[in-house]
Amino acid sequence: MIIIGLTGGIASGKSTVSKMIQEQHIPLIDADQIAREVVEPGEPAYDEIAETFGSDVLFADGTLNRKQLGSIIFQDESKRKKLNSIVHPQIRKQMSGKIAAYKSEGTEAIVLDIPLLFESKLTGWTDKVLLVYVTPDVQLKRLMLRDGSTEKEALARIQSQLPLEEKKQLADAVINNNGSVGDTRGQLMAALKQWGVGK
Ligand SMILES: CC(C)(COP(=O)(O)OP(=O)(O)OC[C@H]1O[C@@H](n2cnc3c(N)ncnc32)[C@H](O)[C@@H]1O)[C@@H](O)C(=O)NCCC(=O)NCCS
Ligand SMILES: Nc1ncnc2c1ncn2[C@@H]1O[C@H](COP(=O)(O)OP(=O)(O)OP(=O)(O)O)[C@@H](O)[C@H]1O
Repeated sequence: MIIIGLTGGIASGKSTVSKMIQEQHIPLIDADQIAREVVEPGEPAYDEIAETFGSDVLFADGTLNRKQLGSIIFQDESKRKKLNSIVHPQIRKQMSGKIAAYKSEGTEAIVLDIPLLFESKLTGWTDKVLLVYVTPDVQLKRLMLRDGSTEKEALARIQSQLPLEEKKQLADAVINNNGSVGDTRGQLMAALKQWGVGK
């Protein structure tokens, strides 16, 4: 089984590319989605977050106030590291279980969509790394537009990750997503073809 790591920076276009991959019927494991599941009430990471960050980050019904937790951790590196140390082991556990299941089913290729693939040193899990790249100005503009955030908030999020320029040097293939969605689709198909994945 070939395992492709799909990564990028915040708002670089990973979700846009991951939709195209799923349209090709290639199985995809989404780390952001798992990250949401493991912090639901009743899950182990939830209790630890509630103990560490207190009721400020919870809604009255007990569910996690993601916006509030985000505003704390993207401004404070030590709090971000603390949250990562709670959530990331749970994400890895869920992901490795899903990878093993695909392997035992004899699946030919899967994609792991992991925003922090390089930061979390998970490239050892993958055979190839596909990076969705945009220039810093496009990244900032799209992030502010999508989230309705201020420039300060958006920059805090961008700066909590390894710069895309550095990630570009570490990837096996780069999709430049500065252009149109159609352009991006063409680059994706070329990368998959080069690795003998899909039709
Ligand atoms: C802080 C939280 C609650 C904010 O939630 P919110 O709904 O606003 O954002 P969402 O989860 O959709 O993440 C959006 C993007 O932010 C970036 N991001 C998220 N967490 C982090 C982090 N710890 N460090 C750097 N970038 C991050 C990623 O590019 C991600 O794609 C949430 O991001 C979270 O629980 N983060 C910790 C888990 C994690 O590291 N997830 C990302 C990688 S799997
Ligand atoms: N080629 C493109 N042209 C114009 N807008 C785009 C393009 N690609 C993505 N976008 C838009 O940019 C924003 C960010 O894209 P997307 O949500 O796919 O990024 P992401 O990398 O998955 O973000 P995150 O890390 O936050 O999950 C979205 O609003 C999306 O619609």
